[in-house]
Amino acid sequence: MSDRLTLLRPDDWHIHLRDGAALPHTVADVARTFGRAIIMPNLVPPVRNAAEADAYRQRILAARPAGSRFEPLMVLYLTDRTQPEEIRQAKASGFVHAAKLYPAGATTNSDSGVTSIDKILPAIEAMAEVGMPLLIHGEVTRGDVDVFDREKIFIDEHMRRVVELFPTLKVVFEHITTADAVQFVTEAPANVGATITAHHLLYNRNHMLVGGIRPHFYCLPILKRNTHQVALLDAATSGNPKFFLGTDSAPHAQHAKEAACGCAGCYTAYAAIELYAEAFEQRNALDKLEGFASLNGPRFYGLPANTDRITLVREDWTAPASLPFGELTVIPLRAGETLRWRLLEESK
Ligand SMILES: NC(=O)N[C@@H](CC(=O)O)C(=O)O
Ligand SMILES: [Zn+2]
Ligand SMILES: [Zn+2]
Repeated sequence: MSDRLTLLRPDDWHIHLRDGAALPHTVADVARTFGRAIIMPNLVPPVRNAAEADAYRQRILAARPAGSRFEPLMVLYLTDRTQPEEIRQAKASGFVHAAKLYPAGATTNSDSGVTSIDKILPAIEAMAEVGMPLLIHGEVTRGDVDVFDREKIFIDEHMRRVVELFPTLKVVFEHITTADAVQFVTEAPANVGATITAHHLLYNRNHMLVGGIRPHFYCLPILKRNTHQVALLDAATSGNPKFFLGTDSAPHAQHAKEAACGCAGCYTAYAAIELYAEAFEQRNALDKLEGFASLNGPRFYGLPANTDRITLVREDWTAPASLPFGELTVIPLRAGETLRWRLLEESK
């Protein structure tokens, strides 16, 4: 097996860059590897329209390292009040590439999210008309539903209906975590795809809970049992173009994670493609990584693939114990541990 892996430059189809003093750090980390990224809009207040997306995009561009050509692909945050006209304006802007449905209360900064999908059917209809993908955090939020079942129940109660109501709408089931979601996406028509994170490929809930509770593994949707991890690995390495890379890299300051009530989110952007390579290597499927990381996402979004390349070498290195995060610190996933792949250089 070769110790060197060259790929067309990948893109990240789901990332949180945050804002303000965090941006120079998060943007440098994503731009190191990825040509483009779908930028999650769950700021406080959220990115609700083209004007807010434009302002956020300018802040991201200004935070790029010198010489970087990294391109942020902006996303609107759907609320109960999002109007079809705002969707059309966002599409016309050219820099808004999707809109995101957060069920209210499902995850970090989702307080302004959608309380009932029925309230935004006109906005979704406009998205189908203009060809704007709908990105969905697919978990129900009802208090009586077990946190490990929230994705499966979302499929039955909402996902099926949205896909049936809008047969031409592109739908991305974001950060899928269950065999149920893999099956749903596999059986759905070609306009339905899914992102899969590196941490859901590498870990299951035992890693988070056995031998002590590890807050840096806590994210939403929560890590599931190992049978689901296996189903996600099967999907990611299957070559099926519906499945593509989305890190859901979601930094929170150390104090907000290591707390009696810790925030959800894993920071992986500093070594994202390296972590995916490790997962694919475990499956002897490194030959499938380029499709998953560099080809399937652009194809789904109707964009050209990148044309330059990155090279990874199989070489152990130690992940940093912590990273700067504005004036604060973020503990990355795998902090202080050995990573098996290293990003080498661009080979044009
Ligand atoms: N994934 C997470 O656990 N957290 C994300 C929100 C999200 O993607 O659901 C965040 O913004 O922190
Ligand atoms: Zn989410
Ligand atoms: Zn996310």
